[in-house]
Amino acid sequence: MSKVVVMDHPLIQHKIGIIRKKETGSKDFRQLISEIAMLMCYEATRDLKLEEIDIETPICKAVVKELKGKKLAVVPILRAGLGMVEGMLSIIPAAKVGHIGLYRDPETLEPVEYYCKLPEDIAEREVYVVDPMLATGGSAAAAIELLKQKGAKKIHFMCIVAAPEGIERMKKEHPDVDIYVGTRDEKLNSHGYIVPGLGDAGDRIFGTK
Ligand SMILES: O=P(O)(O)OC[C@H]1O[C@H](OP(=O)(O)OP(=O)(O)O)[C@H](O)[C@@H]1O
Ligand SMILES: O=c1cc[nH]c(=O)[nH]1
Ligand SMILES: [Mg+2]
Repeated sequence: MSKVVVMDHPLIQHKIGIIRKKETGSKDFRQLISEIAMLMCYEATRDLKLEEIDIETPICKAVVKELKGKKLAVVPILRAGLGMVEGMLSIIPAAKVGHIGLYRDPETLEPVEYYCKLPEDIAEREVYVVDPMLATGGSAAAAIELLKQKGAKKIHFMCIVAAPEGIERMKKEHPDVDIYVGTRDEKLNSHGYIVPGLGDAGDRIFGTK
């Protein structure tokens, strides 16, 4: 069964408070999304396995710990997920980056796929799928289904704002995927937007409408 981790770190909560404000402009919004992603990445990578290796410091021989085995990949769901990539890479710089392009049809709320480019060895990597918003869960569930079809085995999903509906859908459709959530909001409105949410994350990151 997947675990759902809701972040309680005060820095994350403070920064989410600022991006919710309608007067926060694209420049600050982008910067904050990146900072939140970095802080969430720190928490989401807590369970990575370590192994001991022998080294020599300038003083003597020593045993140190390094990350074991699996290499990492970050996979943003376009467009809004792109805003989280830089923050993730700032602390896991050796990760490769795949891209999955999905947009949500405004009428049906169903995800429409338009792009997919993944590292060749995605099956051997531990994958962090990132998207600031988990609303109905349709986009995240479809992206993870695609990754599984391409052979990915160990997948995590990270979002900044989640609706309860999206969390439930992910637990049901992908019970093997751990979910890291910046904040769990109240509900979806009749247009499928998260309440109170922060509006359309992609538009706010890129200054479109
Ligand atoms: O959980 P869901 O109901 O699928 O909604 C969430 C999706 O909607 C947004 O993308 P959007 O379709 O606005 O595309 P964009 O990132 O290009 O703006 C968001 O970034 C998620 O990908
Ligand atoms: O509230 C929402 C729901 C889906 N996508 C967004 O960007 N915001
Ligand atoms: Mg959008």
